[in-house]
Amino acid sequence: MFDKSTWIKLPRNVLQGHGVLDDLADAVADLYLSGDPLLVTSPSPERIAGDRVRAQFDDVATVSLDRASFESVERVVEVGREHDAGYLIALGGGKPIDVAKMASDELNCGFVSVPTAASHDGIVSGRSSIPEGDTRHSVAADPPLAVVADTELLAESPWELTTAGCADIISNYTAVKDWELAHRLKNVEYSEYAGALSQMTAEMLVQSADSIKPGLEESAWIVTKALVSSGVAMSIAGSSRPASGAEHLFSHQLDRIAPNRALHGHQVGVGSILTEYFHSGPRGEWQDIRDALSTVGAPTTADDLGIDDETVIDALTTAHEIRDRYTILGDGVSEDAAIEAATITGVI
Ligand SMILES: NC(=O)C1=CN([C@@H]2O[C@H](COP(=O)(O)OP(=O)(O)OC[C@H]3O[C@@H](n4cnc5c(N)ncnc54)[C@H](O)[C@@H]3O)[C@@H](O)[C@H]2O)C=CC1
Ligand SMILES: O=C(CO)COP(=O)(O)O
Ligand SMILES: [Zn+2]
Repeated sequence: MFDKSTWIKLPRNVLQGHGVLDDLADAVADLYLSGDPLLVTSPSPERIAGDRVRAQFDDVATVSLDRASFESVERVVEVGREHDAGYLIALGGGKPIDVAKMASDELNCGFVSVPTAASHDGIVSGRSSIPEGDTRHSVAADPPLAVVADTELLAESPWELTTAGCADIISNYTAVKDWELAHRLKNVEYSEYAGALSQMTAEMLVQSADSIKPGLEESAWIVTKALVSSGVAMSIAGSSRPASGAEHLFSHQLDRIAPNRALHGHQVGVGSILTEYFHSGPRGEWQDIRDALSTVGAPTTADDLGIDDETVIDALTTAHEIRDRYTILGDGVSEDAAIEAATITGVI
């Protein structure tokens, strides 16, 4: 008997372009949702675009959070129940979007993703990434029903948020390598489509790297397209595997050891240089990753991240412990090997 089956969840409406934030209500109307929205955001995005969102709806409650955590998810669920929210609108960077994604699952309602920064590929994905204690959960959740990515707004965000988004995409190179490795060594399920889409997304971004410059709305356009495409790859895979390998473990570990020092995308970019070195050795492709990051203006060293060398080595040698995901780090990298990799690649 043929016993394969799959269920791929994707957004129904993806709006991207100049000024589309003002089309949010139309995008929502097109989804035939009922009830009033609850706006889930964080302080800066609230200040920048909260009023523009609220102006489009008759009755909208707002909850503003400063952390992605299970407590934040519970708070949104509570406020959502109090206001009998029909759906959620997630406005901001990766954190409010991840929180709204999980809360909407618990509330059994949909959510709409309105990124204010092109800083991460969770804009569209069907995963929430939430830290808890010594570990990090990549929780399955439905992807947004719609995405409204206003390139005018995104282009006005601090430039480092856009370079973080570029680096999150460039890190797909090593994420896919780790996924293939886990498939070969551990029989982890692998999707050729999702792997190829993720890799192609990174290649296309790198090919356009010369057009990614501060002050150009075109840059926000290129990066957002890549973030959407990478999120779709995760939805096809039903896992964050196409976009998250050992370089993400390294970043998640940095978040634990040295919280709030650098952006997610920047950390995974530097992680990708290091893990590419482990994949292909001193004469391997780590230099291509470093050059791609450097062309878009993303950090390539511990110094650029504002993180000291010891912390980088600590994160690299313990990254394999953070979650059960087989990668090139195997059952751990020794301190000597970590120092050698970080020194040869110029990370420290
Ligand atoms: N679920 C998924 O598939 C994915 C989840 N993530 C998660 O997303 C998070 C990283 O996303 P980030 O956006 O870096 O985090 P974030 O939401 O903390 O945003 C970074 C900073 O930028 C500020 N910001 C956002 N838009 C702004 C604007 N227009 N102007 C000025 N400041 C603005 C925020 O207030 C915050 O201080 C991590 O928790 C990461 O694990 C990242 C990739 C994929
Ligand atoms: O950041 C991500 C992809 O870019 C999500 O990955 P995680 O599952 O590792 O949180
Ligand atoms: Zn990421």
